[in-house]
Amino acid sequence: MNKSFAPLAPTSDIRPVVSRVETVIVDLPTIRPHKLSVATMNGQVLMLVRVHCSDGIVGIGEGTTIGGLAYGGESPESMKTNIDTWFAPVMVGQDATQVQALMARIGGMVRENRFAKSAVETALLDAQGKRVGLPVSELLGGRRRDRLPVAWTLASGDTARDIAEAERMLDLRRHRVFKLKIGARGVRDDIAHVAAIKAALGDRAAVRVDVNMAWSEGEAAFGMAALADAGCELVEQPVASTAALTRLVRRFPVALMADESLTGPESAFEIARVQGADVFAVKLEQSGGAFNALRVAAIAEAAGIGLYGGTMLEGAVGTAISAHAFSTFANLQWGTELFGPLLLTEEILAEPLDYGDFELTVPRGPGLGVTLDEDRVAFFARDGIRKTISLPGGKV
Ligand SMILES: O=C(O)C[C@H]1C=CC(=O)O1
Ligand SMILES: [Mn+2]
Repeated sequence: MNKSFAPLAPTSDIRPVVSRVETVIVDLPTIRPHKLSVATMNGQVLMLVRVHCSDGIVGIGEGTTIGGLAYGGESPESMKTNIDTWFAPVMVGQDATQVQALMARIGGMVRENRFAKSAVETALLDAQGKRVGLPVSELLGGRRRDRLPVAWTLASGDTARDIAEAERMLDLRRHRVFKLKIGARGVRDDIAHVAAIKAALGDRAAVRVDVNMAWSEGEAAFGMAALADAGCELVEQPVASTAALTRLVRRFPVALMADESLTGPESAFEIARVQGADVFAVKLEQSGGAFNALRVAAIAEAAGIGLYGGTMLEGAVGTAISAHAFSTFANLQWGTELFGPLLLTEEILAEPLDYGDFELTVPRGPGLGVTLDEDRVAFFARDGIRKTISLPGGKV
């Protein structure tokens, strides 16, 4: 028999299994207060998960929220408790190489908890990528781009400070698309704030707003018309309900983007069915992980809805998995806002993510392509070294 047709002998019948799941909460300060209509953030809390496998490979994942429970039903602390108590027993002893099958098994035991699922799925994908020597983007179908445009959020709460910050970002060639957080003040004050920033930046930058559901439908109708006049190109989630979004969309010469209304493929399908948005802000955690984010993107593409790569203000690990997923989208018409690590004062990677020329480079190494700086993680862990050397008054 021709040797080349002989079946390959399996190198081993034993597949690696999940041997241990470990979680840690990490507290990191932000470079300035980040003011949203739902919360003001002075720091970010990361829930890091490590999935240890029997072949010695360890995958990392991250769960993050905005303002604790201000944005949704999960907090970093609830993710840690739920992963430790409910996810880990379902995962230990299971084949670590079949990520979708293991996520389906978890889904059979854990009904909700999209953010925690996203963190765990990230760690499994990171481990599998390291195992087979491929970036996660290739496990998700293959990247179509190596670099992603990155918007920056202006949310200091002060118009002059926001303009100065935008000018600095333009000078640094880090960002030229700015998302303004509005909705905490009256509509007219917000419009004046947006108009002043757009007037100062002119054609050098694009200006968009995120209302985080703060407006009534009447306020949104008034606000969207005025924002269009001010030169704003996109309004994100001005109102809470999909029904109201559907009544507002395409009435004004400004794009309407769904964010909070999008909680995975089912809601994506419903918004697409009623044509309730021009653009989807796809977020991995909101979607329940990278595979679900890809499903949301497929629904958008089929419905002619534009795509934007959103963030839950994740740190470096959550940002890396999002970058891998967004790099595979057929269309990414509105770019991304994957600036989360840049909002934090501290680096927790051995080598930082590469931002430059208005874009983020999708890591190329196996798995997520990032390595934690374990000493810094230990230092900033909630019960970590920093606590033991705190000076009176809480200052390090
Ligand atoms: O979009 C959100 O609602 C949350 C987040 C994303 C960027 C930012 O500044 O806040
Ligand atoms: Mn938003």
